[in-house]
Amino acid sequence: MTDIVWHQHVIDQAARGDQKGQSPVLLWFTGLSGSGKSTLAGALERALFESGFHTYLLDGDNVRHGLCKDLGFSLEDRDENLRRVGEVAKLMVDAGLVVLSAFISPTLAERERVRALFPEGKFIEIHVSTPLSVCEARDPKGLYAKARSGEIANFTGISSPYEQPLAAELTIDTSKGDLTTQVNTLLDYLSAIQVIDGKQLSALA
Ligand SMILES: Nc1ncnc2c1ncn2[C@@H]1O[C@H](COP(=O)(O)OS(=O)(=O)O)[C@@H](OP(=O)(O)O)[C@H]1O
Ligand SMILES: Nc1ncnc2c1ncn2[C@@H]1O[C@H](COP(=O)(O)OP(=O)(O)O)[C@@H](O)[C@H]1O
Repeated sequence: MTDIVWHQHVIDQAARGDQKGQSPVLLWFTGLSGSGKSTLAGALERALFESGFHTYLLDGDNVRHGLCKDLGFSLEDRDENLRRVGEVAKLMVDAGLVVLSAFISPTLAERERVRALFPEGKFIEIHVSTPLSVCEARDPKGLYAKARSGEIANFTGISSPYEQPLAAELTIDTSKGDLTTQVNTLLDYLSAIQVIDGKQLSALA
């Protein structure tokens, strides 16, 4: 490892972002299974994409079909899952994209380790704080029922921990309000911190 020297590319992240009219960032959605991470991240990505921004959504269920298909749900495997995702997301941010990710990412340490890969302001943590009781009542994939009956082990919130974020940039409880309002809250935040130019969103409303 010590014989490997970092190669500085001619075109940097800022130039790639400028070309796309945006400031590249990672929007990290964290929360329980069924909290609404994929729905919120997907709706936000769609709004950004339709306004001409350059985005990519990394989703736990999908990444576990390929890049991380060798990993399960022990705490060690989740750590490795999120380490890989963090590194991939960093490359995508370097490519100038607004990257969205939707992973349970249950521990403070895992999330802080990904945050540490990025300069201040480039990692934005969005806590999807929908209560466990609501997630379990939704149970869209029937996984909570299986976890309660012992058919699935190490299930987050039931038989494996979820550590609440202590200082997320944004917190959204999807059991309150509607999806459009929640997406608008996210868009307003991204405009306020100048990730995007809010004027470009005017076509949406
Ligand atoms: N044991 C256990 N615990 C939690 N989740 C489980 C488990 N087994 C399967 N699933 C399904 O896997 C999805 C979570 O994968 P992630 O990669 O986001 O998890 S983690 O961040 O590595 O903890 C999660 O998807 P979401 O519901 O979209 O969160 C579940 O559908
Ligand atoms: N913003 C929302 N408002 C109301 N219900 C939602 C919202 N987002 C998701 N849901 C409901 O919660 C279920 C789980 O959402 P999903 O996005 O798959 O969660 P996660 O990716 O966190 O597992 C969806 O099937 C939907 O019924």
